[in-house]
Amino acid sequence: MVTIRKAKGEDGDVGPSDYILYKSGGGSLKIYLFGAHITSYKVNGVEKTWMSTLSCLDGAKPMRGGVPIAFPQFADEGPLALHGFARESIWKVEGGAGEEGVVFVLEDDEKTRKLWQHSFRLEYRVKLNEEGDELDLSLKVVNKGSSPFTFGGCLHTYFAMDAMDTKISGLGGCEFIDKCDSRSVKKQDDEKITIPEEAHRSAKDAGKQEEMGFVDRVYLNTGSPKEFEISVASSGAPIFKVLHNGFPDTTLYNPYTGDKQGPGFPDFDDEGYKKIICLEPTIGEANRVVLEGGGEWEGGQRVKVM
Ligand SMILES: O=P(O)(O)OC[C@H]1O[C@H](O)[C@H](O)[C@@H](O)[C@@H]1O
Repeated sequence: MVTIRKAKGEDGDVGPSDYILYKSGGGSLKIYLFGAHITSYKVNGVEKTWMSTLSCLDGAKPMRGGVPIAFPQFADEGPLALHGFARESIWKVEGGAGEEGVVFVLEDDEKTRKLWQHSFRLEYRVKLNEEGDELDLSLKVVNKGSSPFTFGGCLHTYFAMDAMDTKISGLGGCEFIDKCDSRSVKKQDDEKITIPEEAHRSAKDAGKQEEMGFVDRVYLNTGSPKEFEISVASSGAPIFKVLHNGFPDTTLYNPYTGDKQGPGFPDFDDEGYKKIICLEPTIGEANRVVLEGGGEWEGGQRVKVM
């Protein structure tokens, strides 16, 4: 295992901050201190996460793609900017990539206290296995104060694949909030689902043309630990095995043709929806965590590349 810290701009990099290159076996990661944001995960040279070529990279806005961290708010479920401030904050790095992986830390400061008046410490551990084909992400939230606080969030992983020929299993039987149909609560009957079919279903339910569908759903109480499989629909070949821990809910997100529907997605590549699925361990509105003073909460996502 090797980690190298590079300064902002080093080697011609155009990203928003210093960054860490982390290698183990055939795996390599690029992680910016801005947001503790993973922007690349390669296994044997093949990219497993997706970044929009139109992403803002100068730190003025969050980056589009990779693994953004939403904290202390999930999406627009609160008074803060979308997904909270963690993905736009500069984190610190503690230690190198030993057994524990690389640990990124974010603590409250004057800037965060103006937005959210609580004293906290986030520890985000990023770890590759020896072969480099398994990525383990773990987020610890510590309440450093003496009174309780409440938080939501997610790890907003953008997985790279042919999303139009992909099946996702593990969500059958769960209830979900359909954000593309006025947040109606529905039940997922099928065990294996595809993006086009689900986008069309949401559009139809919302009285829209099928091509205008989105998949933006928070599956409720999906359980912990919870395993998902992402596989090629046409051949059945597995692509990723994903394990969620600690997070109560799971978001499934693909803007489908919506990334071409106007000003909402200026930083999303045209037809980028064909290349991504976001499967996100989530703390949604109904399951927000109340953390007592001095308390700790931990949750994560483990991704095995098949
Ligand atoms: O556009 P962003 O702020 O990065 O958020 C991207 C998406 O994140 C989550 O998946 C939410 O469920 C969506 O409602 C949101 O659109």
